[in-house]
Amino acid sequence: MSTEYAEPGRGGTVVAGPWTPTVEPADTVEVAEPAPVAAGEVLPAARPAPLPARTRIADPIRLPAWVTSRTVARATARHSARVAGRVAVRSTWRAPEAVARGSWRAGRFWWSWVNAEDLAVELRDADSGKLGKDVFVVRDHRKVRWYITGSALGGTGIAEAIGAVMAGEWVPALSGVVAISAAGIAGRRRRAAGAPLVAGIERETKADLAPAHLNDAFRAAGLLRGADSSLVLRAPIVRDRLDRGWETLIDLPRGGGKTAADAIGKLPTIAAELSVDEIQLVMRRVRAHEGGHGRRLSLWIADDDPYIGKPTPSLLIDVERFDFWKAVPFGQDARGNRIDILLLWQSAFFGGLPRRGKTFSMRLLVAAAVLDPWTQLWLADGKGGADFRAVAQVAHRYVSGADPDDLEAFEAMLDALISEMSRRFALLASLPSSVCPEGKLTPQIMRRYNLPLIPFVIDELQEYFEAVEEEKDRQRIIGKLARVARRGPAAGIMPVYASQRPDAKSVPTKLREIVTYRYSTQVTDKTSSDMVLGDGKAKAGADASILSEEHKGVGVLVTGPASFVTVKADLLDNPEFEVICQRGRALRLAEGTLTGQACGDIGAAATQTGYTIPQIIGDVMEAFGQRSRMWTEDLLPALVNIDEDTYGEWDSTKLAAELDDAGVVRTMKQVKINGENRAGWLLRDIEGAIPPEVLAARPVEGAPSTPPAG
Ligand SMILES: Nc1ncnc2c1ncn2[C@@H]1O[C@H](COP(=O)(O)OP(=O)(O)OP(=O)(O)O)[C@@H](O)[C@H]1O
Repeated sequence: MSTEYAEPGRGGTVVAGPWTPTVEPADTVEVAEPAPVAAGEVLPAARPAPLPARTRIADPIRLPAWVTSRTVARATARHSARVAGRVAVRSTWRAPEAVARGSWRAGRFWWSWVNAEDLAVELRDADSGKLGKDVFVVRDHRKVRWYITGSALGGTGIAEAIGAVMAGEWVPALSGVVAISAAGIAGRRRRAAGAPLVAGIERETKADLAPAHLNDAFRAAGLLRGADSSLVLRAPIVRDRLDRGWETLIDLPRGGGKTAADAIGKLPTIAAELSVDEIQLVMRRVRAHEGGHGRRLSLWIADDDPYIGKPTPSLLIDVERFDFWKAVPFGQDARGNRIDILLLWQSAFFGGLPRRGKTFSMRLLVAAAVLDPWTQLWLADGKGGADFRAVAQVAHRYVSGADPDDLEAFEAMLDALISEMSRRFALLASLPSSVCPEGKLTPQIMRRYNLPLIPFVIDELQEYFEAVEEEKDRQRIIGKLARVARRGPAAGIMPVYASQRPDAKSVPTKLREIVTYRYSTQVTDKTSSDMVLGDGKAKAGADASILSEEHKGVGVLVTGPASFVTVKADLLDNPEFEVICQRGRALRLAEGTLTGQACGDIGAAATQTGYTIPQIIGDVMEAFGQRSRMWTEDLLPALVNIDEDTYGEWDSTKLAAELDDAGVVRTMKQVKINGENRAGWLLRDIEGAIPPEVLAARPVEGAPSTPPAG
């Protein structure tokens, strides 16, 4: 790349260098060390990638990118082949035209020469326009030129004949080809200066990214004023470390009144002008501590969509035990940097359109919590689908569905959590400062006083908001959720909420603004994106509406007031999550930290003791929950809620027949609840069909092995 770039017909000049380091002193060799991480986009836990060594100023020779990069070489070859192909096809009709045009031009030239028109023009009297006595001079010249023409033709003819006889017939053939080619060249259409060889074949950005392209794109986006204002390159445009795109560092020109934030706001226009998708362009502001200022930007332009491709399997799949006090491996950004989320002292909100991977992404945090026996999971799944069913074997509290009963259980859970939060604050306040110096939970206090971390997870939150009929009830629930989000983290209670519908009703602003991490998978427009990520975020570049349907498991993660990153989350499917939950249960049993509803999980106890109990028995036990008796009219809808596909069509007769087949001996057909006798079932009859070893394997609720210290 030259030190000064100017291309005719494009206007403007990019002053390409000198490659001033973004950190003083000026004679340091490296450009921007550490690499330019931006405001606008900051990676929560990953280290920013350093600029490749090739961008160093002392680098004396820089080979063209197509020599060092296979991608660029391939794209250049592809482009050249397309151009050559088009030229070849076009030549079939353009070549004869050009030869005819060239012959006509040559003929006209010869005719004017042989008539000595050039001389005639020179000798003609300026006033009368007549040649006068000079006509004889002109005639003499014409005669001589005719002789020259004749001799040339004759000489050429003889030479061709001799050549044909002595060397072969290819001599006149070759002469003919040369003559035709010369006519073709003379008759070719003339291109305007700077026009491409073949119009319509655009050079891929992958093949070439010149300073002028950036200049044009920024000018089209209104960031450069006038033809002579231009960007200043602070690092050359080079291929990145992994040969996945181009990177550079630029300054907007002084005096233009435009800032790096303005440029980030124009990202879609710049991307379009560079002929790439918005998702392929990563622009970050370089902050002062990285050697930047308000006009400095780092740019990365990916060759292809960096978020499409095989998902990375979650690292949690192979982890035996996880420490939830540490950051959870979550996914990776466009450039392959790992992104981890430290949920401690934080809260999170997940939003986005259905089927884009919101639940799966959120479940990575849950899986990490499951693998730490010193976390106590409180979870509500508004849809009650299969995604979280496995969590029943480890969760302290688990509400599945949003029917009236579930809604009641959900609010009871919320109240219990708020009581627990208050209890924790009272306890922490009562501890001497030598034990609790910051008034916050520590791993030591957690174990000593039996205060496990509590991830409070709600998936499909909108289901609960829709299930409540009165607005005042909705507001009451929102108030409680906001209270947990505001105060919970300091007591080790970390709320993680998810909603499918990004509207004000499903994502109450009051709640969203308190939550620290916000993650959005694809949404329809910028307004919806802001609804999940926060007001003004789309304008600042954090825009989930630029994602497409193909971006499964990809979302924009806002980690603070001025920081965000687009992440492709790791994949953890349902069977893997099930295995993790089994592991989590075993860990809690070994540690004596299995508490709450998980203690009664009969399916998990059966797996543990090597039995397989019929599904209907497990599901009826789950439907019974803490009850000792149930009317059939309540039991049937509860079963439908657990698994609509299996129990949707069942009636009391079918239920009785299936339980009979599963070995249940019904000692009473009528059961009394609140003084009223109706057809129903007793828990002890159901338990009668379960092997005693399985029943014995159920841990006793609330019996931690580490008793609270006096
Ligand atoms: N990280 C990922 N990588 C690749 N594919 C994924 C990823 N996460 C999820 N998916 C795919 O996307 C599908 C939908 O995921 P998920 O159920 O989490 O969507 P959702 O947004 O929560 O939808 P809903 O709101 O309807 O529950 C999954 O079945 C899975 O196949």
